[in-house]
Amino acid sequence: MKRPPLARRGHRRRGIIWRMRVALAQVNTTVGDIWGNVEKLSEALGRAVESGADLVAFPELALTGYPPEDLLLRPGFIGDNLKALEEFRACVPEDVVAAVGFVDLGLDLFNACAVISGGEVLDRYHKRYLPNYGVFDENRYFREGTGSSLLDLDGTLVGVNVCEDIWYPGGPGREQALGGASVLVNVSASPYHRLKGATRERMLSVRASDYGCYVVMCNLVGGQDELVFDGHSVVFDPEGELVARAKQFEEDLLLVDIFPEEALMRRLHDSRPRKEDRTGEAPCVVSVPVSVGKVSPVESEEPRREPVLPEEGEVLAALELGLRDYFGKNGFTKAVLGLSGGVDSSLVAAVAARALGPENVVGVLMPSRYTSDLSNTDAYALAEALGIETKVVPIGPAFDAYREMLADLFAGTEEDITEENLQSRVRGNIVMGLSNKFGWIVLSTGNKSEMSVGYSTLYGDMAGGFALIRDVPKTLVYRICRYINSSEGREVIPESVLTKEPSAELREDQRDSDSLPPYDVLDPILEAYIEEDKGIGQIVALGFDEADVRRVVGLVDRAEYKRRQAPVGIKVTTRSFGRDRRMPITNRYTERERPRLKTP
Ligand SMILES: Nc1ncnc2c1ncn2[C@@H]1O[C@H](COP(=O)(O)OP(=O)(O)OC[C@H]2O[C@@H]([n+]3cccc(C(=O)O)c3)[C@H](O)[C@@H]2O)[C@@H](O)[C@H]1O
Ligand SMILES: Nc1ncnc2c1ncn2[C@@H]1O[C@H](COP(=O)(O)OP(=O)(O)OP(=O)(O)O)[C@@H](O)[C@H]1O
Ligand SMILES: NC(=O)CC[C@H](N)C(=O)O
Repeated sequence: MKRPPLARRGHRRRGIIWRMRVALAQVNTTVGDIWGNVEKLSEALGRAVESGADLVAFPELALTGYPPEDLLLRPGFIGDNLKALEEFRACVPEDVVAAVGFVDLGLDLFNACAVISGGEVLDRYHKRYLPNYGVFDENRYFREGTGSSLLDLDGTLVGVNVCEDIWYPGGPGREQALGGASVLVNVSASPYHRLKGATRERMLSVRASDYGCYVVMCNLVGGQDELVFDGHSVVFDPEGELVARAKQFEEDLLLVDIFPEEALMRRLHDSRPRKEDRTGEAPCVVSVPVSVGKVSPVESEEPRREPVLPEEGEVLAALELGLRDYFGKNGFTKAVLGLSGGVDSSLVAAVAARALGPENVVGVLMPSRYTSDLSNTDAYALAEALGIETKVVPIGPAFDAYREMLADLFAGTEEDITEENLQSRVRGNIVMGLSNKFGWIVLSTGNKSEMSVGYSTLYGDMAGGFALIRDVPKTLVYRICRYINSSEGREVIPESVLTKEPSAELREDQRDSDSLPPYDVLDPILEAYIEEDKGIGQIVALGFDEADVRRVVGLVDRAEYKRRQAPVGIKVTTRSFGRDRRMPITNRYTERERPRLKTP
C-alpha cells in the first residue's frame, strides 16, 4: 500500500511537532516593471505573513521580471533593481525569512537570490548553473556563482538555490543536502512547453528522495513575449512524494506546513548519503537571528494539491495566459482577425474571446469568389457562439483592382500562386487598416504545421502583431477545439469546421492536401525533424514515405526566411521557432550520398 505523504503522517502522528510554514508566492511579474513588481511582491509577502508563514519563496529574478534580456546591459536598470531590493528588504518582518530573486552586482553580474529577514539581507546566493540552451541565454549576461550557503533557522538548515541549479543531480542542492539541509528552496522561472510540468515534477521528486530533504520550488507565472511561465509550484517531501501543488497558469499563494524533522528521520533510515564523496566545498552556515516554526500543537491544514490539466487544457491555458499578458503588458485591449470559417481562425478567435472577453474581439469576414457558403455560415456560427462582433469586407473589388493594375505587366503569364497570394495580401491589408484606425492588434492565425513548411503568405495571412498558434501543430489545433467544445459542453467551434477538409480557398476547389501530405502524416514528420533533430533516414525508419520526408524537410529548410518575418507567438512545443531554434537562412546542408572527391 502506498504510504501517505510525510507531511500528513507527521500531522496525524504527533501532537507536538516542529513545523515550518512555507509560503510559495507564485506571482506574475512584468519584465522591466521593477517598482510594480516590488509592490506585487510586498503585497504577497503581507498575505503570507498574515497566514503565519515562516519562510516565503518568490520566483527567480522576481524584482526585474524574467528574462530581462538586454536590459541587463544597462547600468541604470541594474541600479534600479538594487534600489528595489532595498525597498523590499525593509518590508520583511523579523519572524519571517523571504527568498527573492534579483540581479546582484559585485565584481560581475549575478542571477541571485536574496535571503531577507528582519529588514536585513542575510545572504546573497548566486546562481551556479546558468542555462544557455533552448530559449535561455544566461551566459550572455551573468557570471556563474561559486559556493552556497545554509540558513540556520532554529537548528533547521535550509538551502536556497535558483532554478537551473536544481536540474543537476550534482549541483548546489546536493552540496546543501550533504551539508545537512532539511529543506531546499528553489526559486524558479521555468517556462512552459507541453507536458513540461510533469517532467519538472519527476525531476524534483527524484531530487527530494535522493537528497533526503524537502524540496520547495516556487515558479514564476505569466506570459513574456513567446514564453509562458506556468506557475505549478510544488513541494516534495524527503521521500519524493508530492506534498502540495499550486495552480497552473494563475497567480497563487500556496501555504504548506512541512516538518523538517522528517528529513532527519529519512537520513537516519537511508544511509546512501553517508557513502557520498564530500570533498567538495561545504556550504557556509548563515544563522538567521529569528525564531521561526511552531512547537505548539500542530494545527496544520491539509496541504493543497491543485489538479493538473490534460494536455489540450494545458496548451489552451498557456495560449490564453500568453495572449492575455501580451495584451495587458503591452497596453492593448482589442483584437481583430480574419474569420474564414476554417479551424485555425476559429481556434484563435475562441482563445481570444476567452482571454480578452468576447467584447474585445472583432472577426472580419472577407469573402472572395472562392469562398464557399459553408465557410461564411461557419464563420457566423462561430462568432455567435463566442459572442464576438463581426464585420464583412468582401475582397473582390481590391483583388480585381490589383489585377487590372498589373495586367500590362503580367501580360502573357499564366495565373498562378501570385494571384493566390494577392488575395491573402488584400486581407492582410484590411485587417492592418482596421488595426491602424482603431488601435486593435491583428492576430494572425498560422499554425506550426504551416509555419514549418512555409504554407502561408508573407505580408498576407502572416501580417499581424501576434501569431497566437504559430507553435501549435495542426493536429493539436483540432484536439484543442474539441477540448473546448467538450469542456464547455456545447458546440463553440461548429462541428463542420472540425470535419470539413482544410482549404486556403485561394483558387477553385483548392485543398491543403493538394500541396501538403495529410496533417496526421505531416505533423509527426515535423516533430521528428524540428523538435528531435532527426535526419531523413531516421524519420523514414519510423515508417514514413521517403519522398514525403524529403519533400517536407526541403520545405522546412527553405521557409526559414519566412519564419524570421513572422510575428511573435507562444511557445508550446519542446522546440519552437525563434529563439529556441536558430537555423541559418542561407543553408545548403542536405542529407545526401557522400560525393566522390576527385583525387589529383
Ligand atoms: N530565401 C529567401 N529569402 C528572402 N526572400 C525569399 C527567399 N525565398 C523566397 N523569397 C521570397 O518569398 C516569396 C515567396 O513567398 P510568398 O510570397 O509568401 O509566397 P509563396 O511561399 O510562394 O506561396 C505561399 C503559399 O502559402 C499558401 N497559403 C497562403 C495563404 C494561406 C494559406 C493557408 O492555408 O493558411 C496558404 C499558398 O497557397 C502558397 O502555397 C518569393 O516571391 C521571394 O520573393
Ligand atoms: N474568407 C475569409 N475571410 C476572412 N479571413 C480569411 C478568409 N480567408 C482567409 N482568411 C484569413 O487568412 C487566414 C488563412 O486562411 P486560409 O483559409 O487561407 O487557411 P487556413 O490555414 O486553413 O486557416 P483557417 O483554418 O482559419 O481557414 C485565415 O485564418 C483567416 O484569418
Ligand atoms: N530559468 C532557468 O534556470 C530555467 C532552466 C530550467 N532547466 C527550465 O527549463 O525550467
